[in-house]
Amino acid sequence: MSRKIQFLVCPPDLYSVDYVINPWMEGNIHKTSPALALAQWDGLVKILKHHAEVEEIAPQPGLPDMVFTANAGLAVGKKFALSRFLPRERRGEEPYFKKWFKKQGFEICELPPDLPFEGAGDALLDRRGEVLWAGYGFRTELDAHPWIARWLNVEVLSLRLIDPRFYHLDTCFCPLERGYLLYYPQALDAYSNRLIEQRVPEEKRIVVSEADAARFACNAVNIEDKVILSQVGAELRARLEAGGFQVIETPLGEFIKSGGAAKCLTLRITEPEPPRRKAKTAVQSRELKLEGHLLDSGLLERALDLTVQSGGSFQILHFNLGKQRHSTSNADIRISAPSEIVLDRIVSQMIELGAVVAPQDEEDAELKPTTQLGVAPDDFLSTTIYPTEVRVKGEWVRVQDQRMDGVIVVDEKQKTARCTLFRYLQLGDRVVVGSKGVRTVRKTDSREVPGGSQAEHEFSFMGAGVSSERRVELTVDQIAWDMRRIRQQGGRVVVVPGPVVIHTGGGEHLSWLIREGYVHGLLSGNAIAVHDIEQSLMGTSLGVDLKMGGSVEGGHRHHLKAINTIRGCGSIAKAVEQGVLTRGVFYDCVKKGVPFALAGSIRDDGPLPDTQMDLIKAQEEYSQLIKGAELILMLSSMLHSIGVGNMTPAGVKLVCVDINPAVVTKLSDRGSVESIGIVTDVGLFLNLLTQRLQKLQGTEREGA
Ligand SMILES: NC(=[NH2+])NCCC[C@H](N)C(=O)O
Repeated sequence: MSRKIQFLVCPPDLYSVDYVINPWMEGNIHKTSPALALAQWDGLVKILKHHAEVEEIAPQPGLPDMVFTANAGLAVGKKFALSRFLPRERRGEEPYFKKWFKKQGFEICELPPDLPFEGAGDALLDRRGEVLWAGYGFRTELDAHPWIARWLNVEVLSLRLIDPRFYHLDTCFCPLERGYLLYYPQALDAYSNRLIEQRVPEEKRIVVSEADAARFACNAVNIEDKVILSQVGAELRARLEAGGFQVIETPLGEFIKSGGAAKCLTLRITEPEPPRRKAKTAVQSRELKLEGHLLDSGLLERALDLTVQSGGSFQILHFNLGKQRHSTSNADIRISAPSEIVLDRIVSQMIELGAVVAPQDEEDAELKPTTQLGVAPDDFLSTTIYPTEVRVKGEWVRVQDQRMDGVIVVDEKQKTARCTLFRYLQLGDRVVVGSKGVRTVRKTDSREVPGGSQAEHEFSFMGAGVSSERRVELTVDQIAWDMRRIRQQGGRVVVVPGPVVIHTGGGEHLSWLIREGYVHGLLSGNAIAVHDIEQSLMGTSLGVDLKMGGSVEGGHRHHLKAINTIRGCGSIAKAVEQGVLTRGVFYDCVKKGVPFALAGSIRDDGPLPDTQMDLIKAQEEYSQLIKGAELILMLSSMLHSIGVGNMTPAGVKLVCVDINPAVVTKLSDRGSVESIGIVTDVGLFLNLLTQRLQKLQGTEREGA
């Protein structure tokens, strides 16, 4: 033994599984055998005593988990960072451990209340003592990591645990001598795995299988070349031995029933001070303000969920609850993340939800120039559908041409900002990067449509979501009401129909909508136009007779013939002009002067002369036609609808109709109250919609 090594243990006299605070304890209440537990514990301690000194702390009644001394805290040099347990059941251990370490002459560091940290269970020094690997996600809060870094003067590397079975870092991660690391990667998130791979060379990483992880093979005590653990598979044993380690197995099944094994039962109390003393942590925090119907709209819950799901953690600094149903609440939230990149990702999602930074912390948006034509700087901020403002030289500037999946370019001289796509970026364009100096303008009162009578409420869009069968009719009423209003006010409705509209017999209803002035733009592809024209010319759609419902001999030829005919005329409009095309959806578009854009694809037959096969041009044509639209009807056309959704700013009502619920969910899931999904046959939908509009028109005439 080259240096004195000491461990603290606690005899299992009062050990038992009395409650459930981790998945291993489930079904094991009062199922441990005191005699066997004692024998197993003795076995472990005997081995330890061969290689190190062992100190004991007395067990205490009512604290059955005190045997797991790894969770007492973390000792480095003569400093002891005392644990603050997350589970209520273990908090009673804190004073006993505190007293013991004080008596041994340690300086005790205590975390602020409500900041959980579970000691060496979640904080493991690499065996050179240079960095401290710290876990979070279940028992220890990320915000505890910077405290530990400062107190103990170490560099802390934060790792996020994602599998509840491996709730403490020491259940899946064990740094070994000579830079080796024994670990189970699946218990940690992708970001953490990347960090490990950056810090530990591949030849030093000993990856453990799930089977070994479940035997607590990572929960090992490493003393020089000895690796002491409960149980290990033959393959892993061989790998450890190849790395120059001697594996010592000592069964600890009684303790695994409580979710702990060799490492958990010990606490190393002679960790030398780190050689290079520098406190360092990549953990970053920012304060945000959130206002609105935080509780009843579920906004706060969503904000906090997304923080945790993205690998961050939060603290609510202030919360003012609105007292009346109509009054809004506000909250100050501190968001922490293991790195600036993760923090930026979380903050930009929070901004999307409407969070803002406190006025005193406001900064200008960070801009970086484009250095390659059509390519944004690496850390560009990606845009959303929501109205956005960026701070330019101390002033908030509204972003023009809002759309999602773009970037924001700022002109600092003119103090203007606009959304654009990668392909339009010019050299030197100043692009917004990171999440500073950006805010989304969201209605704080968007719990429901404000004001108005109950009758109006019934006609309002009832929030994002997919309608149930029963609600289809009510929803169609709402849409009809809106379409009538938009027509009266001279607004624009754009329809994105798929070929199914024709197959399901919806063509005549769509035609009616066009003729009656309810449609102001039509966006689709080659197929629907061909089907519609085939039907107009020959009464079939893809060779199927819509009246009889059966396929016609040589029917597919009809499809090609329709294409050939229009090609012969030069375009759809010319076919109408020449009297070749005399009815149908596209005939009515031409007659009514309703503009349409057809985007081509690889599988198109023909195509029709009107179909735009240059997709960049097609996207531009689409975006021109949706300008100023108030309502967009997406009718069984997934790809074209997704394309439209990407370029549509918030505030435009989207109605997605499809027989396939997955498509509807995909399209209507824009996190905005303006989108609504309807799962139904699109032909039936159009039929119902025209009926409702006719009824409303009837009322109009009566009233006139
Ligand atoms: N360092 C450890 N992993 N300790 C295991 C602790 C087990 C204990 N039953 C708990 O859930 O807290």
